[in-house]
Amino acid sequence: MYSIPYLDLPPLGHAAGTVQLPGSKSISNRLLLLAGLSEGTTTLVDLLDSDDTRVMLAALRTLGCAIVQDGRLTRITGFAGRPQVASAELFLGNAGTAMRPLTAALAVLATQQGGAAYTLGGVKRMHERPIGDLVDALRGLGCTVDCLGTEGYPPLRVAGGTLDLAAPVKVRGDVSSQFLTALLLALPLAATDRAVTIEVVGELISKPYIEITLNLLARFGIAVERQGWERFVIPAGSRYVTPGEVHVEGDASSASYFIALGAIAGVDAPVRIEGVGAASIQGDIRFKEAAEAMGAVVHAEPNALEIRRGAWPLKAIDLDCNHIPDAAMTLAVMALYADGPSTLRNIASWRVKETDRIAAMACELRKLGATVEEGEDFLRVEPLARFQPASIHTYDDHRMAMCLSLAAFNRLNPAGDGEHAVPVRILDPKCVAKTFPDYFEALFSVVEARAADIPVITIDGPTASGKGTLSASVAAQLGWHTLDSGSLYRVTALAARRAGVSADDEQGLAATARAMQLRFEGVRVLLAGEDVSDELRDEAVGMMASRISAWPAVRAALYDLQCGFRQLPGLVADGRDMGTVIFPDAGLKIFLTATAAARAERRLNQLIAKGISASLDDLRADLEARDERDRTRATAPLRPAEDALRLDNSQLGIEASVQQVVAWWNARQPFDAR
Ligand SMILES: Nc1ncnc2c1ncn2[C@@H]1O[C@H](COP(=O)(O)OP(=O)(O)O)[C@@H](O)[C@H]1O
Ligand SMILES: Nc1ccn([C@H]2C[C@H](O)[C@@H](COP(=O)(O)OP(=O)(O)O)O2)c(=O)n1
Repeated sequence: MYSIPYLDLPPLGHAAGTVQLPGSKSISNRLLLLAGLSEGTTTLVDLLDSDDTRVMLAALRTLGCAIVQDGRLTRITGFAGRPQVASAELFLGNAGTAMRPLTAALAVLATQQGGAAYTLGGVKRMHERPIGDLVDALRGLGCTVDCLGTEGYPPLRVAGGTLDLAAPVKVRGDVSSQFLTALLLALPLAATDRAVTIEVVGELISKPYIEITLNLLARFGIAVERQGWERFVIPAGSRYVTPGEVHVEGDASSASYFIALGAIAGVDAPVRIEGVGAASIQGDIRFKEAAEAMGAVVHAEPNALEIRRGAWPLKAIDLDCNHIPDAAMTLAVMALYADGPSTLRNIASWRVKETDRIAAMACELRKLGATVEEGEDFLRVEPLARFQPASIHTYDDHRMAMCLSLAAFNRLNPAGDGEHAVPVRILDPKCVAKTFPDYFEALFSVVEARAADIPVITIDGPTASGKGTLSASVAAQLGWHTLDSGSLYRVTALAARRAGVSADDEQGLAATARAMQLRFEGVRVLLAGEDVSDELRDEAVGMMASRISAWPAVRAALYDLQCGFRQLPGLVADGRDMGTVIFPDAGLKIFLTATAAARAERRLNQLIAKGISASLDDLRADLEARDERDRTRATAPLRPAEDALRLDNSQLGIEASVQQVVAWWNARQPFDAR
């Protein structure tokens, strides 16, 4: 996950490959509650691990469920309708799928257990999301529910009351179908000796989510009788019975981004999505049809989808999106690549989701340059001929971040010239943690970009100037990869030493460099499967690296390997010739220096920290000799690139150096502060 303030997506190109989807949020949280209410142990396979499921798991633990997580399995031993605690304060983040059903379940349970009282709250936005219709329904049933802040909104307190089930329970269905889901999941608790009838008032929206609820209730032994979409009868004698093991299918809403990706960029080969397919019980799987209407070519298997680009530009659509409320957001961004204006209708529920999604989408699409018309319950988006670089606000809404990432395909823009392409900055990218923590990693694993579009910052300089430290911190702040090019010369030196190749044997050293079996795991370097990272830092290895790196054939042998580190979303490369030879087109080049005295002292401190003793004078003499050799060799000598910015950090701390480099980088980016 990218836990950084912003993630810049360079212009992206074609897509191909396979994505494994995380588990469905809707299914995961419903299953968790059902397992929690049941007697016995339920094993959930491939449960979604995200913010919203974590708050549900924490709440269930608080209420007395035993929960064991073991790789792909989550085992939950339910409290069988009797929470182990009579009072609790539950924090539910911004998870509507936890707040609504837990409120209903605990409100009903509190009527059955004298003295029980539970409060349920979340983040600020959760307290702005209406829940009044559910509260009204529960009060109508005889539950005591108090809104602790604004009437009709969380936080809530449920305590006591007397259930009266003689009349049907009425609930509005036109604001959020989650209210009905909440009652359906909770009222079997009350249907022990008599049937309970729920009546929906007003047109029920998002029906597919109700189907998921009914489907999962059936698996836990509750056969709800559905009469049209107006009446639901929970039979007398209902009792949750764990089905034992349940597999959580992939999230169909999350699939929408990769379906769109295939439609936009699956040019030569398809994008394959595993975990969800034609057999899905989730309504958002029907996003597939909307994408097909826009031109996607979809091949569906029971548990997988393959998508290719069909029509290009995409075909504009005019669609009632009531049946795919969440996935429909993805269509709004696809509309930028269409052959005419697209209209998404019947989407009023967007206004009460994680954010007001109609307003948010309109605002962010306009930043890209799009013409957008926003109505109370519709959005009309025109195709965009020339994208503008934009800093996209994500409103703590995972779907905003994931949808808008699709704007990075603007190089493929059918109305564009294939040359004009802009990056897209996604602010607060970690908001995807709500449902798809590794969304951006998954995206990068299936898309390509032109090498020249992948940003690089180079940091060259003499030994112990702090290149590695600076490079790692800058990369961490931007979410980029690092290349410690020195480690490649060091590992070559080590491999040569082990193979008995002399430091004077240019061709033998080059052959050694080409034959090395290397693997990089974060900052660890593995040579033929052996972790040699610590050995590489030996001063003797560094000295030999400096010697062998003077040979042109050695440098040539390592050239392609270094270029291969230029991968999405960006690279910070440190060494001696990163800016001059390997990445001459880097967007920012730093030449990092510090006085020999400062550098010798830093090296000494590094050695002391490792428990190695050394003399400051010897170290200084060594590093000056190494600098001299690196500076004066004929091939790729250590020198600043002409367009490098110099940074002397003799007196500048690490954090200040990092902020300086990031500020230089941002000053060169096209994003304005909107
Ligand atoms: N700006 C700085 N001020 C003080 N010490 C620093 C600074 N930058 C790096 N160091 C320290 O200097 C030592 C050498 O840094 P390193 O990144 O290994 O250098 P290089 O990669 O250039 O050889 C490390 O112990 C590091 O913590
Ligand atoms: N891009 C590079 C990186 C390192 N080298 C050579 C020259 C250096 O003395 C050795 C070791 O580099 P390294 O960056 O690991 O050394 P320091 O950490 O700065 O001491 O490799 C090079 O020639 N070109």
